[in-house]
Amino acid sequence: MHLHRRNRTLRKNESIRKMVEETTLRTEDFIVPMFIIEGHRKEEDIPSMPGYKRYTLDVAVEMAIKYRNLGLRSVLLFVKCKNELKDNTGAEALNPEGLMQRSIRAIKTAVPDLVVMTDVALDPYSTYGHDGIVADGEILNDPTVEVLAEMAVSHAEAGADFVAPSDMMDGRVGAIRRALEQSGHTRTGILAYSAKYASCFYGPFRDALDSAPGFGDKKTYQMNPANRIEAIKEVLDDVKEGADIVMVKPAVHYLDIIREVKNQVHVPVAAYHVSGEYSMIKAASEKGWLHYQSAVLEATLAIKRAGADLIASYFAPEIAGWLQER
Ligand SMILES: NCC(=O)CCC(=O)O
Ligand SMILES: [Mg+2]
Repeated sequence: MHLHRRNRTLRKNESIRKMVEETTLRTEDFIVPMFIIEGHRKEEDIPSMPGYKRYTLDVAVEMAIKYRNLGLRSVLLFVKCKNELKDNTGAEALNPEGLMQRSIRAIKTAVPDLVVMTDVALDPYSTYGHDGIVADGEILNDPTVEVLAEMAVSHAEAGADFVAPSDMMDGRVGAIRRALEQSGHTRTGILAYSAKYASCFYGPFRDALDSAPGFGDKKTYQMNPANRIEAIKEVLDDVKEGADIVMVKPAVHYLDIIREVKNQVHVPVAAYHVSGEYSMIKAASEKGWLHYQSAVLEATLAIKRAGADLIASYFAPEIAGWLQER
């Protein structure tokens, strides 16, 4: 054989493989989603998300300190709103003493250098489980955007570093940016869920927050999984409206979208490795069908290789632990 080069040379042993490795996971890449509930000193299992928990705020603060000590830099907060506080307009979302606002203050006080990001959407607060105000079975865009902008200001007021609108209403990034500017919150950033697909892989998350849509589905605002070009349109709109970071969601089933977005924008790209994607690996590993750590690392590496600068992941605390051991 007359080969110009033997490609296997670069795979010969672990040292050379490490030297030419193109993608590496860093603890700093991760955003840790946190589910916070009312009450004292409680942790609740989420049956469809084995190993992941909901915490009362006192415990969540301790977890946030643990995450920071593991080298993690950021958390993304979700709260479980009590049923009796839910309505159609998300009034509780604006309560300065609401669970989200108290959580932001408590975590920023305990761990000031942890970047606190907050979910901005109505679904956890909505009697209908939808991301917007409902009228005659429709999810209204413009009235919802007004509430989302107020919600973002309320989170900024409480000390959020980034607000993260996850609702997919049109024009909300621009409205939030304007509202933040007008209220003097010029240092609060926006992580926009720009290309969020109407995915079945959010199922376990909806169990976690009890936020499944009460009627219909979310296809009139979240994107059709069949579409790619539309994702670029959504992302470019959000960048123009002032998004500091854009996000693609889910992640592993949308690696092509992550890459395409990465090639199109000059802002950091995040991807959300969502609950269903987490639970698939958990379940298969529990059955002994996949090697847990290998599956987690390969899936996560794929998300980064596809182009994600940041990864929201339920695996983040475990991965941070493994990286620390290395
Ligand atoms: N806004 C958050 C979701 O819609 C779902 C996330 C997940 O499934 O992990
Ligand atoms: Mg949009």
